[in-house]
Amino acid sequence: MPIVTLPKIKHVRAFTVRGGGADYHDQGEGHWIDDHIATPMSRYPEYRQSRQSFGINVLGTLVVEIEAEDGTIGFAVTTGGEPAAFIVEKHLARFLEGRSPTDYEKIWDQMYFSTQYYGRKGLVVNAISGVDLALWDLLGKLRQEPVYHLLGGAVRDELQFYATGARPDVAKELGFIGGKMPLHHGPAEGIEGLKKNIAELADMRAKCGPDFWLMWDCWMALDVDYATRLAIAAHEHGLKWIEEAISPDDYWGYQQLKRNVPKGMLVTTGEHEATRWGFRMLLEMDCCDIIQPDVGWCGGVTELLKISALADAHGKMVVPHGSSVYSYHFVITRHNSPFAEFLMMHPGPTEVVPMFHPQLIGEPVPENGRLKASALDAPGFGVELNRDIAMHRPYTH
Ligand SMILES: C[C@H](O)[C@H](O)[C@@H](O)[C@@H](O)C(=O)O
Ligand SMILES: [Mg+2]
Repeated sequence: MPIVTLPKIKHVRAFTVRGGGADYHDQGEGHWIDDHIATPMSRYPEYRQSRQSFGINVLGTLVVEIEAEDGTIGFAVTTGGEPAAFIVEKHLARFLEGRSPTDYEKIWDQMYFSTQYYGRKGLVVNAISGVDLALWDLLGKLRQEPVYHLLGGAVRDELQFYATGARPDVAKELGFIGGKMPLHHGPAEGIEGLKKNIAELADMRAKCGPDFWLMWDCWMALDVDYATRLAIAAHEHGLKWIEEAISPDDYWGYQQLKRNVPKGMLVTTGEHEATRWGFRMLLEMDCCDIIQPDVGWCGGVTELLKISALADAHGKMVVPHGSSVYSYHFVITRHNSPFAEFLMMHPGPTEVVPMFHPQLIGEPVPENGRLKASALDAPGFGVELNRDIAMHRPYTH
């Protein structure tokens, strides 16, 4: 029986898309995800009401396509926009074209170390992640298997989700296991702002009852002192975890915050961390209880496999930042990823809608806060690119 030889990679293309999408993409007026959310820029009153005012969506969406010699196309959606498209076309493509899609380890190594002198985290690793996700999508399509089969198969029959959004009370009615709220007031709003935060949490606790998970996403907005005072005040309302409270670069601050928070409250972070080396720092310095890499930003599936194994060895959970199918296919295969995040992209949010709309066709969404593994049973990541959206290819090679 001859071994299967997959067709080689022929073309790598990078496109930008504006409008819609998930976190950090373009959202319309009045969307919960851009309504007075505390950020590191909240210290400037002019940038306090809207994250778009300081440019959270300035990069926009990146779509990476990888076409094999037989015409099969793998693709992926992440953020990074035009600068990431430049990096994909002008730098990364050379490590894929003419290669086998099965060489994803060597390809990742060459993408990372060829850009290390200007990359390592952020935009460059977003671009690498987009290429890596498209490569796994292509592998699955060529092998006619869902990505989760290529990662070792499901360790449970279904995914369960917590919901991120401003309405945990609605999330509870929709069957989610918990609700993560955006924090609205940062240190610049003083004790009055802290009291408003606590009042919002108390209100949601009253609406959701005593056992429903309630969490805060603090989006890098706080300092150790404020986060400590907030956690202590939130404890009586059963805050389950305080997420990304301080700067991702302040590993020492996270180490201190984890010591400061009340017993039983979890400290989580990682969505703006990248690569096995960044997460090794978080793990070995005991910065948090749960790491939350975004598979579209941390280095892709190839790197998340390494990050997850490291976390497992440290006895830590890996609950990836909301990235739709790109994280679902991973979470279903890992024991130390017992649940997933669903980002409520409905403006209210009062309804479950696909996260990457309108970019993806066939994107599965949780029903009653759950998704059966069988819902992922389609080649690759199981979604198709909506080719009716306006895609722009700013660079070629
Ligand atoms: C405002 C939101 O809470 C964040 O952008 C959130 O969507 C992200 O940090 C997350 O954890 O989902
Ligand atoms: Mg977050």
